Amino acid sequence: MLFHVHMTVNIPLDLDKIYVDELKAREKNLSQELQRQGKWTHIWRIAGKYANISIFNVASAGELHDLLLSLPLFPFMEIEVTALCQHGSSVKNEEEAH
Ligand SMILES: O=C(O)C[C@H]1C=CC(=O)O1
Repeated sequence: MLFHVHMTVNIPLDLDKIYVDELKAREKNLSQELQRQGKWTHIWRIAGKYANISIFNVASAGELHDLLLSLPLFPFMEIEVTALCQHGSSVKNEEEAH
């Protein structure tokens, strides 16, 4: 299943910088591991914001939920999820669309 995920990060300014840097490093490692596994298929920075638009390709909404909750920055994120399905006018087949 494909999901469009909009993540906005809001880290309180008074958090310890070393702790925040460690969270960001752990977040990057996990994000890149999930990208290598083919579960986090796209990630784009939203220009001018500490936010991203991502596409996830996972087995279920439950898997996506667990994965998002496991992100080190999850406590500081606002997340909007939109489930996607094949558009009837798409010239790509379902496999190519991923
Ligand atoms: O930077 C972000 O948009 C938040 C988060 C998502 C991946 C990552 O490395 O950090």
